Amino acid sequence: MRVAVIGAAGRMGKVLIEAIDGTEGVQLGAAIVEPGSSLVGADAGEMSGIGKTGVRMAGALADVKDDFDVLVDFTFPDLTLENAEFCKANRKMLVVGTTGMTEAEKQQLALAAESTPVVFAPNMSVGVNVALNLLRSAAATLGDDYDVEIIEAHHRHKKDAPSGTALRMGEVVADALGRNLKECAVYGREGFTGERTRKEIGFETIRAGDVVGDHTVLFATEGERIEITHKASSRMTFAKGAMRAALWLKDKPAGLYDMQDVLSLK
Ligand SMILES: NC(=O)C1=CN([C@@H]2O[C@H](COP(=O)(O)OP(=O)(O)OC[C@H]3O[C@@H](n4cnc5c(N)ncnc54)[C@H](OP(=O)(O)O)[C@@H]3O)[C@@H](O)[C@H]2O)C=CC1
Ligand SMILES: O=C(O)C1=N[C@H](C(=O)O)C[C@H](O)C1
Repeated sequence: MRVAVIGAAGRMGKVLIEAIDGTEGVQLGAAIVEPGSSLVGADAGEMSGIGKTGVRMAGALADVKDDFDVLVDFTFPDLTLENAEFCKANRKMLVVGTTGMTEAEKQQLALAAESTPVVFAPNMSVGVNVALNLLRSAAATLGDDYDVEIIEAHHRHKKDAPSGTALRMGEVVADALGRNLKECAVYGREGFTGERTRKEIGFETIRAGDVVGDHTVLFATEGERIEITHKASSRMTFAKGAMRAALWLKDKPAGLYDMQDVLSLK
C-alpha cells in the first residue's frame, strides 16, 4: 500500500515517515509539506532522519495525486478538511489524527467519509484505546457516587486544548454514566467557583516542555480514588497505530471508522 504523509516535516510527519519505513506492507508514496517551503524537492527520508528514500517532497497534494493509495493526515482542522475533499474527489483512503475540530468540522469530515473510507481518531496508540474500554467499564460500575476529573499534559507547542484524547475520554465516561458531555463538562476552574456539582466532569490542561502526551482520569469518592493513566513516551506509538489503520482500510467500504474499529475493541 502506497502511503502519503501530509505535514511531513511536522512532529508527527517525521515519525510517520520513519514508521512507514519499519512497517511491512506499506511504502512511502509521497510526502507533502507546506507550499513554498524550502523543503519542497528535498528527500523525505533524509528530512526525517532515516536516509534517502527517493521520495521528493511536494508542496501540494495535487502534485502527487497518482503516487499514493492512502493519505495520512496529522495536521490541523482546516487543512484536514481540504484534504478530505481531495480524497473524496480522487478515491483515496484517509487516516486522520488531527485534533481540535469543532462539531461542525467533524460533521464535514463524516460527510466526506460517505464517499471514501476514513479512520479518524484523536489517539492512535493501542494503550489509549484499551484505556477507553477500561474507562467505560469503570464509569459504568462506579456510577454517580464518584467525581470524575480528566487531567492531560502535552508539550509546549500543542495548539488545541483540552487534547482530543481527553475529550474522547470524557465522552466515553459521560456516555457510560448516561450524561451528555456538552452539558456536564467544566474546563479549567478559576476564582470562586462554588462547590463541585455531583455530575460535572472536570478537565485540567497542562502545557510544558516536551511532554509527548499524558492522560489521567480520576474517579474519586469519600474514602477512595481510582486513577486510570496513560503516558506516551514516544510519538512512534501513534505512528504505528496510524500504520495499522492504513493497512486495515484496504478493501473497506466508504465510511467513518475509528481506532476501536481498527483494533476490534468495539
Ligand atoms: N491522533 C493521534 O494519535 C495524534 C494526533 N496528533 C495531532 O496531530 C496534529 C499535528 O500535530 P504535530 O505533528 O505535533 O503538529 P506540527 O505542527 O508539528 O505538524 C503540522 C505540520 O503541517 C505543516 N503544514 C502546514 N500547512 C501545510 C500545508 N498546507 N501542507 C502541508 N503541510 C502543512 C506544518 O508546517 P509549518 O510548521 O511550517 O506550518 C507542520 O510541519 C495535531 O492536531 C495533534 O493534536 C498528534 C499526535 C498523535
Ligand atoms: O498534539 C499532540 O502531540 C497529541 N495530540 C493528541 C490529542 O490531542 O489527544 C494525541 C496525543 O496525546 C498527542
